[in-house]
Amino acid sequence: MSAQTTETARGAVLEARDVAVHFGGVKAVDGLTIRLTEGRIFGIMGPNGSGKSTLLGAITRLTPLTRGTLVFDGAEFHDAPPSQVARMRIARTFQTVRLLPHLTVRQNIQLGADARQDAGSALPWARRPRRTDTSEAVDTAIRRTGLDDVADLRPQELSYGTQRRVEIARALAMDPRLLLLDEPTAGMNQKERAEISRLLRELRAEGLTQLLVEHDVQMMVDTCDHVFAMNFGVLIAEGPPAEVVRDPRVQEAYLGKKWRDHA
Ligand SMILES: Nc1ncnc2c1ncn2[C@@H]1O[C@H](COP(=O)(O)OP(=O)(O)OP(=O)(O)O)[C@@H](O)[C@H]1O
Repeated sequence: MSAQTTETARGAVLEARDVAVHFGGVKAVDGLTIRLTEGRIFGIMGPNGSGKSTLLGAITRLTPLTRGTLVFDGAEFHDAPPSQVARMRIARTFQTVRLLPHLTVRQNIQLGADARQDAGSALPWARRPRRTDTSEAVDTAIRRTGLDDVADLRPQELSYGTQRRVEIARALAMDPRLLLLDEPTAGMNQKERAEISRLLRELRAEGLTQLLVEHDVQMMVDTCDHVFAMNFGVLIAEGPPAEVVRDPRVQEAYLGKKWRDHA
């Protein structure tokens, strides 16, 4: 990996410059430039297939870039392996629940803390360093997400909304510098969505930078400081959410008449 520092990245936690991810002829992301500054909540909105999840995959290095530059804390990392991303403390939740059913809530969250430790060795074949005690990080993540009462239950004993909170707790157990959330409120009712929005805003107050992929426009407006709107892999608008949802290009691409009338 190149550890070149760049002047233009100063003040940004993450920059993606002219990032493209093509799958054969499908240009899932096609020349996207975004800048995430410290301690703010950024949103990505866009219709199905516009490239939102692919962008998160590119940032976590699970999906190879076709071209472009990724910079985290001033260091380029677009050539780094995914294990390096965990070491940089970039954590992610997925679009669908990915909890291990035979483990308790606490054990699932423990996996997040372990992921960071496992990333500690630059040589995967080398003997692992002795583990430090991560129980405090796990306890903090459980408390932070209000899961104390269900910590010893298994995922199938929980509501869907609570399972999604466990996923956020697992990501928090990594003690992230940047948290990527892929539709964390999908399938939730209004009350559960409001709870997640409140949690994300509390995490922001503690300084955590977040990038949230979300279809729920109200959730975006209530939660995000700055929103990027994508369509066909390119950025069509960005700015404060209340402005972006009124942008004619965004309304045309994504929101439809209903929101236009509402707005
Ligand atoms: N591994 C892959 N191989 C081929 N095409 C892919 C792959 N992953 C994504 N795509 C395509 O890339 C485009 C962008 O998909 P992506 O999942 O990033 O969109 P999205 O905005 O996250 O959509 P959604 O809101 O439905 O989750 C789509 O056309 C999709 O079919």
